[in-house]
Amino acid sequence: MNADAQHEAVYGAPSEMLAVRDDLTPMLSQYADLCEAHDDALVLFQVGDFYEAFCGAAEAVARTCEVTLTKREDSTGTWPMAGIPIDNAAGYLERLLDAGYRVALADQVEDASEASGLVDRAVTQLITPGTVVDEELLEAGRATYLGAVAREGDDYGLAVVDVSTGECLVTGADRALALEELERLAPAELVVGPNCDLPTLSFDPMETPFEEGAFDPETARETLSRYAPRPEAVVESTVERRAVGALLAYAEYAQGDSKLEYVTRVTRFDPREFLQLDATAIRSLELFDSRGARAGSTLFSVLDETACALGRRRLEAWLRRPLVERGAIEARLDAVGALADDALSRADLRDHLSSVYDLERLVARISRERASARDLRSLKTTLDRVPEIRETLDGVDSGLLSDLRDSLDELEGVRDHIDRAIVADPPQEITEGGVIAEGYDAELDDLRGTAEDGRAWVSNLEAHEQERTGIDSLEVGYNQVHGYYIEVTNPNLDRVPDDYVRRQTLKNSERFYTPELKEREEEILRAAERADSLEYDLFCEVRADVATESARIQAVADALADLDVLRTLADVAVANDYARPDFHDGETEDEGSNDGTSAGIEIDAGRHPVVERTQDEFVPNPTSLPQGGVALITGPNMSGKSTYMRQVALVCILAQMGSFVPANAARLPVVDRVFTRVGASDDIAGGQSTFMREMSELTEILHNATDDSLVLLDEVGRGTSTADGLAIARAATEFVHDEVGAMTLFATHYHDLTDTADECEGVFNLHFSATQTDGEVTFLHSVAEGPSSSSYGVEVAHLAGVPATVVERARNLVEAGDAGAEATGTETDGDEGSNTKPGQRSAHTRPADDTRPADGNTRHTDDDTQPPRDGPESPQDGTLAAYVDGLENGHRTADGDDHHETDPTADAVARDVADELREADLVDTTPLEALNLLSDLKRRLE
Ligand SMILES: Nc1ncnc2c1ncn2[C@@H]1O[C@H](COP(=O)(O)OP(=O)(O)OP(=O)(O)O)[C@@H](O)[C@H]1O
Repeated sequence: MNADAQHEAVYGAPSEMLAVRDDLTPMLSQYADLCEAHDDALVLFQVGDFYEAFCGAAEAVARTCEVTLTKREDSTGTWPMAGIPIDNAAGYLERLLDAGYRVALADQVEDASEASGLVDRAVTQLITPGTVVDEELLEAGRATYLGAVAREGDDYGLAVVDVSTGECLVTGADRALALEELERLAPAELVVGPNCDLPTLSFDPMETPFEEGAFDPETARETLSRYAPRPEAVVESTVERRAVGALLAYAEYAQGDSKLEYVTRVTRFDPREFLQLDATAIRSLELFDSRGARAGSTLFSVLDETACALGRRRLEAWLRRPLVERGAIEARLDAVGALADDALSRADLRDHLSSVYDLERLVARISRERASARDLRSLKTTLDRVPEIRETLDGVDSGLLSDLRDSLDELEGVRDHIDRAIVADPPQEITEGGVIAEGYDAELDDLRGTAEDGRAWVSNLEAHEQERTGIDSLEVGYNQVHGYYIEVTNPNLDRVPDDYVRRQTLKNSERFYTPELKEREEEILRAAERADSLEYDLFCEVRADVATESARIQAVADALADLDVLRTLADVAVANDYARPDFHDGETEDEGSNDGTSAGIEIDAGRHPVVERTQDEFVPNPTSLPQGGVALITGPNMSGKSTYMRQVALVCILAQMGSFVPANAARLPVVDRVFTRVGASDDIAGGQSTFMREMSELTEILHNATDDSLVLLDEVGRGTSTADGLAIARAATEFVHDEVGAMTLFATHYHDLTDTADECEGVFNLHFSATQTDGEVTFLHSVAEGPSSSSYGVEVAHLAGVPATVVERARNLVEAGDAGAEATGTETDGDEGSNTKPGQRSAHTRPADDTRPADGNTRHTDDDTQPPRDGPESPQDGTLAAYVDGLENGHRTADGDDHHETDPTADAVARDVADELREADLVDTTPLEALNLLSDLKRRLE
């Protein structure tokens, strides 16, 4: 392994130790050896009850874990040293991981009391973000993946394993798809094969350098054959084999070079078998993470009514990977429907599943020989619920549910074995006895009997000796150092019999033993010690026996996880009034259907599943998006455009994961991908400007969308000059419509874009509106046909708390702009809000072939096939020109009001501002520069 340059002073053997290598004490020499052998990690070296680090590593540990930096002195030098208590290591290890360190635990691997000379130590575990197995360092409801990527020409292999559960997945794809899949799986740590040339990823995995040899096709075959008898059967190409082979080789290395017995199945999948959701879509639809006012409210959080950790991880996997196979989707929907209709079974299931332990992680711990007796008991408790769960499912009518019920193996043998072998409430430690149940092993029972008899003899001894000696105050006791003793106070010493042997002198008394007591003591201790060690051996045998059933237990875990998710989806559907979606075959209208239903997306009274939970009153909206249709959505800021678009995507995603949907009804096609270009976010880490990022996301969509895709575009083109932005938006709309044929929702503030509906058959306008009373704007949040006529941007600025003078001034400017627009022949319609009322559930019943706005509110320019260019004729310049003229003629507005005389200084400032505006080269202005300029001008006007 190569040392990580970044951690040079911390990883590898300390140079100051190497300088005096031959003189080092045996222990430090052992430390230096282990550091050299594991120079890709910070070695924590067990010394008694502590993990110690020395020199540079000690400084890192002291700094990161906030522990004292001490020193160890010997004849060869003074070595900085820092340690963390082994019993309490988890929190410190977490800090080291968070700080980006890889940690190697060098444990004492022989009993210090039995060692002759130096205790043997070895690295037993590497702790890195992708290889952690300790419960305290893992998130219960989330898979933690270790990943590996391999490349052969244009083909990539990608494999991940969750070392805490044994789940192992492998896939192969071209670069774009492989990267998308990598983003979706987001492994915490990544082993990257030769020449993979990965770009900056949106998540931040630890990249681990590992022997290139592990990626060699033959070596990889050999590694994989330890997990699959026929390696060729689980992968479809060499590059996939190389990825999964190297992955497992590294995972073995991290577990102290041992096979991961609990990886019982390597599952190959094709990304195309799932609804493709790239990282951008997952992020912008806020499936798992959200920012802003609703931070923490995500689709996952709305759905997460799971009863156990197995279910929680499975729910996440289903949401990340909705299906595209209609049969499988319907099977899930049938199951959810059956449970939704059966409140009793649902409640019973919830009750049973909530006492289910994390079987996947339990099995992994059992296989890794890390499970305690309590873990085995937890396994038994979980298996106890299986017959009850099966019974609950007896009457429920769904193919999938009965399949799951049938795969719930009751594992009676395992259950009985644990029950017979392990006491009901075992201690946490497995080496100190009290673990194995009575009656399980005859030899153990004998030993325990001997020890018990001995103790009984001792407890009778006190009365016996009191009687024999006549000393009433005589006491029999025990302590760790001296063992059993007979204590006689000083005044009675003259009555002590001859067979008493002095053991210890105290201030007021003497302690004795008799030869018989000593004999009994040895017998008791021998029996107890032998019993403890026999118990440990027996426990390990039981654990190993259970481990041989890993695959069967994992199958039960799998079924329980699915059940918990189906039950959860049913609960959520009932609690939130979701409806079962209907799927159709897409492309054309269903044969025989004459009810005007199209082959696209039809949603009756759809809601946004997250926003509706945070909003007092959510206004449901209909959606009618034909196959290949492009809906241009206009409307004021804050009117609900983004929410509406996202809710359509979320309905499709929910439906394809097998969930009911937030709507009265939904008739849907199976979509192959959901693309989003939503919101402008800077990718500073990736070195891209807002606009660059926007354009690369757009490129991605235009290249990869198909006529089965759903595309959401939110304000495409906003990040550049108005003219360019509009041109790009228009060209993109035409391209999506003419070439791609994807179902598209496009929210825009470019009102001129709405003209596209006149040119392209499948393009139509929708709008959101608002009403204004006494200067106060009320958003209706209700979608209606046709384009919007007003943006209310100024009112939103007012709502947001922009100072009144600025708002007032902006209002005047807008009025001036409208006048200018009229002067240049740009028409605005006057129907705003005419067809909707607050709270109204507007019915959007557009026939599939009617792609034009029904109300005739089309806006016209002189040449509405061409996007306007910057120039005196364009509406934008018309607006600006009117404004500037107004200023120069002594008016602040273009409506003829003369406010000029009031403040000559203000006028001078305004003129300066106008000059600067006139000279500004908007085409070459970046959004940030524009913002700065605007803010400066505003400040001066104020
Ligand atoms: N259907 C609805 N019912 C009730 N409230 C809604 C609805 N849709 C949106 N809202 C509320 O309005 C807010 C603004 O919505 P949204 O962000 O979708 O507006 P927008 O038109 O996309 O705004 P902008 O153009 O500024 O991006 C939401 O955060 C939500 O609180």
